[in-house]
Amino acid sequence: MTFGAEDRTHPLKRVIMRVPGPALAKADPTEWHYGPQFNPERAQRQHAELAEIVTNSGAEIHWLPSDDDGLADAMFVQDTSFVTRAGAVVLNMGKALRKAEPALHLDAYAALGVPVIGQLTGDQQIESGDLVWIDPVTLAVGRGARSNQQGIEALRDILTPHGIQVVAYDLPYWTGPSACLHLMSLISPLAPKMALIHAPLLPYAMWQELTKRGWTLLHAPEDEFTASNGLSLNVLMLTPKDVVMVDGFPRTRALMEAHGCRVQVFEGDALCIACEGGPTCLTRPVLRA
Ligand SMILES: NC(=O)NCCC[C@H](N)C(=O)O
Repeated sequence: MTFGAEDRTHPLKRVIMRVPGPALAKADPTEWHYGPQFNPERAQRQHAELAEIVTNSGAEIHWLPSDDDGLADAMFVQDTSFVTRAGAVVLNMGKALRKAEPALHLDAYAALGVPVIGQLTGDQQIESGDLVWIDPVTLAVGRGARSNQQGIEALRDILTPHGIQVVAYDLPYWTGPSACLHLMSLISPLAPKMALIHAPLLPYAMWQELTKRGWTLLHAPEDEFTASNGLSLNVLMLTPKDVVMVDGFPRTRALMEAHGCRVQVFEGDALCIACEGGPTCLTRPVLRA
């Protein structure tokens, strides 16, 4: 099977997803840091809406089993691994409640025939929501509550032999360690050199690097970012300038449309706003080609 999702010039062809299922239905919202809109039944329907958009785009979904395993956040498949042309890297979660998720991804890659070129363990922590491909051989990592220096060094050891450079940027404190702030909470690539950003929290050096490389950086409306708990900015690129976002943020949508994007929306209050993860977090690209 072909694999590798680091090159954003290509459309999404294969992706891993997991339905919310019984694990989310039984989750205690206080324990999981889910917000007042938390509603597992609505979340299940909203997830199906997103899956339909992904399928209609032509991408094939590989479903992780959604067992009664207590792993409510495992639907946020983006965070637990990532896939390069050399193979998959399986990560080690920063959030304690998510520690058992990597086993699900190891099983998926075995089933898909994707080799695993490295796995983080022990005190090495990286969540893939903290990873952004600047180009196919340059991977940015946000060092913060979920991803640490030991994890960054482990990623360098795994990726350097494959010609991939890892560049680390520090994330801000924002509202503290219990909230979910990933690097991808602050930037969503819409095309190889275009992204939607929340500039006030984006690492300055990253903004500077992208600007130097000639990226077009669209500043997402701040009131919609705040009202959505950051989810207005969480936009999945299906193909360059063909994107998916949570419904209800018309000025963020209009900004992307004004820059040539086709924007599809789905209802995500119970799934995304409540559980702190949007369409990028709910999908783990395996192949762009
Ligand atoms: N990449 C992402 O931003 N993922 C969202 C994960 C949300 C989940 N409730 C978490 O706290 O890990």
